[in-house]
Amino acid sequence: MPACFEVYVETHFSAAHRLKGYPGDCARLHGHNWMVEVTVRCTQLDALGIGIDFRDVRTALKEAVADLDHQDLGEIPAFRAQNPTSENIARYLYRELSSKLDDASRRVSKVKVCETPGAGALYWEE
Ligand SMILES: Nc1nc2c(c(=O)[nH]1)N=C([C@H](O)[C@H](O)COP(=O)(O)OP(=O)(O)OP(=O)(O)O)CN2
Ligand SMILES: [Zn+2]
Repeated sequence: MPACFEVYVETHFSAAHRLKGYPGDCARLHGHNWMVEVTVRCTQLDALGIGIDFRDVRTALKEAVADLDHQDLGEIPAFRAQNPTSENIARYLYRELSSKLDDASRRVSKVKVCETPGAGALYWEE
C-alpha cells in the first residue's frame, strides 16, 4: 500500500453574505467568522521528513482567503451566479488552492469551511 500523509492548515476570515431564495433569516445580509481548513495529501516526504511545509500551505491559504476577507461575498464574481454557501465557498477555495499547491507528489484532498462552530461543509474531487 502506498505511503500517504495528510497535512492540514486552518485559518479564518470574516465576511458578509446573504443566501438568495433561502426561506428564512439567512436571506438577509449577515456576517460570519468563517473557519477554513485545507488538507493536502502527500505521497512523499523530503529529506527533512516534510510532505509539504505548513508555511507553504498557510501562504497559499491566506492568499486565497484574502480575496474573501471583509467582503460582501455576493459581490465577488465567483458568487454572483451561485449563493456563497459553505459548500460553494469550499469548492471555490479547493479549486484556488489546488491550482497553487498540487504537484506530482501532493494534491489538495479536501477543504472544510465552517460558518459557525460545529456546522460546515467539506469539498473534494475524486
Ligand atoms: N448546508 C448549509 N446550510 C446552511 C448554510 C450553508 O452554507 N450550508 N448557511 C446558512 C446560513 O448562512 C446561516 O447564517 C448559518 O446558519 P446556522 O449554522 O444555523 O447559524 P446561526 O448563527 O443561524 O445559528 P443558530 O443557532 O441557528 O442561530 C444556513 N444553512
Ligand atoms: Zn450565513
